[in-house]
Amino acid sequence: MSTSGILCGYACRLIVLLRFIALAFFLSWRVRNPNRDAMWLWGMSVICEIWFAFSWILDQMPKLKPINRSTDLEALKDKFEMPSAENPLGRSDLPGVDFFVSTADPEKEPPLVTANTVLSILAVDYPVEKVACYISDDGGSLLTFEALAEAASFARNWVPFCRKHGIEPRNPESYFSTKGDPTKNQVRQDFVKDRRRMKREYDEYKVRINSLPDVIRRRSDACNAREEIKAKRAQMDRGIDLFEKIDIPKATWMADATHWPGTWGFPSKDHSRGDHAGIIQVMLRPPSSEPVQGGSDSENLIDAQDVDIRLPMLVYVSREKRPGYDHNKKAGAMNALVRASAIMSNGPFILNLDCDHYIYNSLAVREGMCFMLGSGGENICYVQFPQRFEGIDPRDRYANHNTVFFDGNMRALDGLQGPMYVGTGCMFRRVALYGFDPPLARKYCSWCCCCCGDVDHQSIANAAEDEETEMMDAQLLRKPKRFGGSEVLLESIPKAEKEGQPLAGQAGVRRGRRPGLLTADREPLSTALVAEAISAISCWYEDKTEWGQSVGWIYGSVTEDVVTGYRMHNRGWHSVYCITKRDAFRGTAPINLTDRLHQVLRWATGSVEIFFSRNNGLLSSPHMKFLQRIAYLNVGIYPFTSVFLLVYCFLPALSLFSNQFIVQTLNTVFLIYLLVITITLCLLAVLEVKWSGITLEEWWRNEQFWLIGGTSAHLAAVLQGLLKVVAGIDISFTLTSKSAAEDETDEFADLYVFKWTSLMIPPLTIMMVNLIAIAVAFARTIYSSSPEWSKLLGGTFFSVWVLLHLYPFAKGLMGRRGRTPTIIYVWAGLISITISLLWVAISNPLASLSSGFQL
Ligand SMILES: O=c1ccn([C@@H]2O[C@H](COP(=O)(O)OP(=O)(O)O[C@H]3O[C@H](CO)[C@@H](O)[C@H](O)[C@H]3O)[C@@H](O)[C@H]2O)c(=O)[nH]1
Ligand SMILES: [Mn+2]
Repeated sequence: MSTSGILCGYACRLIVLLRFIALAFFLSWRVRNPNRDAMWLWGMSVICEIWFAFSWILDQMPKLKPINRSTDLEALKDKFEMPSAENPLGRSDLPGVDFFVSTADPEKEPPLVTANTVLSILAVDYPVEKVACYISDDGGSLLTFEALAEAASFARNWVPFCRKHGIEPRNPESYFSTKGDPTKNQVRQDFVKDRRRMKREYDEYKVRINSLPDVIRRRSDACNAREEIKAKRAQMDRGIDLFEKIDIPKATWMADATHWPGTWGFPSKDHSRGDHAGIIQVMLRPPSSEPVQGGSDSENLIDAQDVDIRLPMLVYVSREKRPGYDHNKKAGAMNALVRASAIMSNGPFILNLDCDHYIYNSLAVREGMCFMLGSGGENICYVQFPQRFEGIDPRDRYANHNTVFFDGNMRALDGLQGPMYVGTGCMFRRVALYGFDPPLARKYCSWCCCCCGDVDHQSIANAAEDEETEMMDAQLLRKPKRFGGSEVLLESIPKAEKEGQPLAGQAGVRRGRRPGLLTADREPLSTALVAEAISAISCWYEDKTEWGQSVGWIYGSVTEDVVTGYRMHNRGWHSVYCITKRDAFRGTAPINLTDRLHQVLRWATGSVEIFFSRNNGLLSSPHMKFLQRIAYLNVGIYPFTSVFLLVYCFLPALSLFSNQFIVQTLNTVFLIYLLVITITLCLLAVLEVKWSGITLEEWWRNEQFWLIGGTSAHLAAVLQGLLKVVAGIDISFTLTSKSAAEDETDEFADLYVFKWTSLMIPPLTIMMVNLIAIAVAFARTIYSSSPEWSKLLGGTFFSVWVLLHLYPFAKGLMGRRGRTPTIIYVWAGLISITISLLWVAISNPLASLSSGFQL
């Protein structure tokens, strides 16, 4: 931990305390001094302020114990890869990692993107025999399958190339489009030649993948026509009328002239989305345990004579889907992979990536492993890496980077029990996913058993070695059907537990794995095992088991990720936030306003669901730390702030219209309180910015989007959630499809795509009402016989404050720059001001009457 971390921690606490005191004083003063002229205005603002104070505290409390982490990659290298007595060959003693990639829809998630993600995994800098890559294709489409097959064959050149020249990143698309000098840090003479050849090969591969839809369609048409002719011939031979219609179901054909069992281009029974067989295809067999050197460049694309050319195991999985079964979306897909991988490779660690996220730093996995295998590692359920995004407009208009969340909140949680699981870029301990308790909690449990029972203490000490395995066996035995019917799966569980333990003999490791345990050869993959895996991905496998309830990814939430992480923390597991110097993973995010709002809506809906479920932070177990509990409570509560936010955004306008203010008079006490509140707010923002390393601009974007999202998406989520809970009505605000704008000339074309959604109504109304209010108040003050400029200034200030937050929203509404001439906006402004003036002029007698009253 660095000094600055500690200092910041204390400074943070100090400022939080200051602001807390200021808030308390402010509120009590506000309550003691009601505005008797406009009680409604006063009451509304006080209620809002109380709620804001409460939600502010919820948000800040988890930030009180910040820490800074660092990893020691060199130490890990020494520990696990040097020749030793137990490991004379210097074979890797690292545990296996199973990589999961999820893809669902080739329309929205282009197969090329998925294929390149897979390439970045195949080339990861980790002992190759310890890596297995599983792709879950929820679309079951031949398109994805063949794109992956292309990737597997392209990998034969790509992976040696990456290893030979230390390429970063190892996603070819990203590598070849990186700006800057590719020869930087390259020392080998043949780099330029290799790169040129590789680039050419990559372009060809890309063209092959891009032509796949066409190729598959033409191939299938030809095969189907041939089948039809065959059938007609057979008909003729049997002497049946040639013109009688024969019905041959159209099929999708693979290159080897067999039917594709997954979904077909022409959906039919047994071959459509939500109705098809389970498929497992081993695309790359598990590699040998010893390195294999490549050949010279006379026989290969590049000279790989001193490079290990082995490739990790690669498996394509498409789980079985049938009508009448709930497939539980991503969570269901992940659970199918957990089972299939347990049977086929059983890596003690699982790293999951969405198909649009790829490995940007091929050493990051090792860094994560440092935590898992260091002392105390046995209590870590997952290592979450921050989500970083590409292709977002440089000004990050809609706060898509989410830096305040990823560099502030998540890092703060790291000082408590650990960051939340955010769905991608996360390395799990397999047994934590299986729903077991961490050794910490198990120890505690056995300790209290000893105290109650009359047990010989010596024998307990002797039995310490087997104690934990027995605990696990006991947990397994208690609920035999917990994991479903696969024996192989059951047997794999204790093995995964054992292999995931830290190395024995390190300081602080009570019971670890014996050095050299993991240097043995992997068992070969048999067809029987693949068959077992296929039965484990069938749709009935989970019937009457605890998959999705307490085992694996948890079902029944739109944000399954938060819930899955919550359940682990609730058992007492710890998690770790691993921010690597070079981004570990990178992905894409929706960048136009509409898609962004819908994303936020989904997260907020998930949060409301969590609030009304048993995963609410209030109901957590005693294993959950207090501040962690507050953080999870906050996750469930934040959308409700939107209600008060909405009121608060209208208040300045209402006060301008009514010529009243939230306080009776703008006296010194009120202004001083306001000043203190504002200054502490600024200080806290600056401190947060300093501590988390984000820029002030990013912080401000985040504030802006917090208001935009708060008054639109969060509000919709709360309504949706309340309707569901109170009235049982299930409505959905989500948009059906996403039409990507094709625009070659502009990198950020998607940013300007404008699709109307009802979510935009509240912020739009706020904007209009505040604008009109300013105009009205301004006109009234000008025409008034005794103008009250201070009141106008006060009201206008708050109104402008609201409007400033909405600026990105207004920009988003306008769509692309330059398409709508600016004069239109000038006219619109002119007209609305004139109308307001007119309105004031008409109602002027009334206004002068009321101001006359006040005097
Ligand atoms: O039936 C499904 C639906 C989705 N997915 C996959 O799940 C991932 C995420 O789904 P998506 O609908 O694209 O959600 P996003 O908004 O892009 O994802 C964010 O939010 C999700 C829910 O909080 C998290 O699970 C993700 O990791 C996080 O990146 C993608 O890889 C999909 O291929 C499936 O495998 N099967
Ligand atoms: Mn995504």
